[in-house]
Amino acid sequence: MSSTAQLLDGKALANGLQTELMQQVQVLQVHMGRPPGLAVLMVGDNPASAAYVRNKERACANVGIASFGQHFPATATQAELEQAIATLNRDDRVDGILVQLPLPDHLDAVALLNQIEPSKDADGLHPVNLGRLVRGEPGLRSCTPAGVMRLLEAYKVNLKGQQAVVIGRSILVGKPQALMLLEADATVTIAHSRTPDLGAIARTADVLVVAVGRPALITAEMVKPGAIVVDVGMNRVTDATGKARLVGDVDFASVQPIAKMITPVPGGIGPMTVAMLLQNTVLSYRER
Ligand SMILES: Nc1nc2c(c(=O)[nH]1)N[C@@H](CN(C=O)c1ccc(C(=O)N[C@@H](CCC(=O)O)C(=O)O)cc1)CN2
Ligand SMILES: [Mg+2]
Repeated sequence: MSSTAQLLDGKALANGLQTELMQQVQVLQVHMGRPPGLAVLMVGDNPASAAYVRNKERACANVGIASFGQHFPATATQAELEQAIATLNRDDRVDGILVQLPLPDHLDAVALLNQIEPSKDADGLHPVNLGRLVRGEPGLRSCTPAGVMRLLEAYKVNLKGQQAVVIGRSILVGKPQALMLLEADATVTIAHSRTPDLGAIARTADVLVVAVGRPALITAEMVKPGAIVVDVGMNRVTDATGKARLVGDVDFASVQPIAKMITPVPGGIGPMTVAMLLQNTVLSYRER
């Protein structure tokens, strides 16, 4: 018997969500008298970050969200960024603010995230919004894990009573992801780079979410047959022919034949992250 996993098409779902948000914005701005606004703060010239920022600004334009982005040189100081955030916090045209990560080493990212007004925290990374998630209260949710939940919901994955394993413990993905799965009544295990016998833990998962940043970390023998596999990894590698390509943390070729559902990279969680950012911005706008 041979079968192959169904693809969880994040790109198609994200496109549909963008259309819905565009329609909402058209109606809402009649009453609001202005479009929603998002400010993306980018520091330095990391080419991947620059591409993600362009991608976000293009998505904003498609939906009718005004961009108030600022690009700082790699030498920008903490005080300059704090000043920019303080000004955006007070700017009534701006509903969402985010700091593109990673930042150059001399900057304190946590201090900057803490300074963003929680009601404008489009990335859902402020302690107030993370605290609301811990308490199960409504609030702005971190975009990547919210995108994972929205994608699973669209494919009618019932998480109640399921064994979920999250591999990765970052504040951007792993920790909020575990809390969101818990909120959906899954039984959740968090594993990470220091977990002994990662394979044994991963194999217990009905739903496996991998967010480590290591190509081919998860191979077929680490996956329970019939599992739902969500690959949050995004790694740029050079293949045998010398061509650069983007791969996740899951060895797609070996895992797809045994999984029930799997996200592709690209076209899975990446586009959902951007869709959730737009959704958070529109949510902040509605509540202003
Ligand atoms: N402040 C933040 N910084 C970072 C975040 C974040 O959510 N907030 N996440 C990542 C980068 N990121 C958004 O910022 C991001 C990365 C990739 C994609 C995406 O759509 N990827 C495409 C492929 C694109 C390509 O070919 O390079 C896909 O997966 O299909 C969206 C968002 C780290 N920093
Ligand atoms: Mg991680």
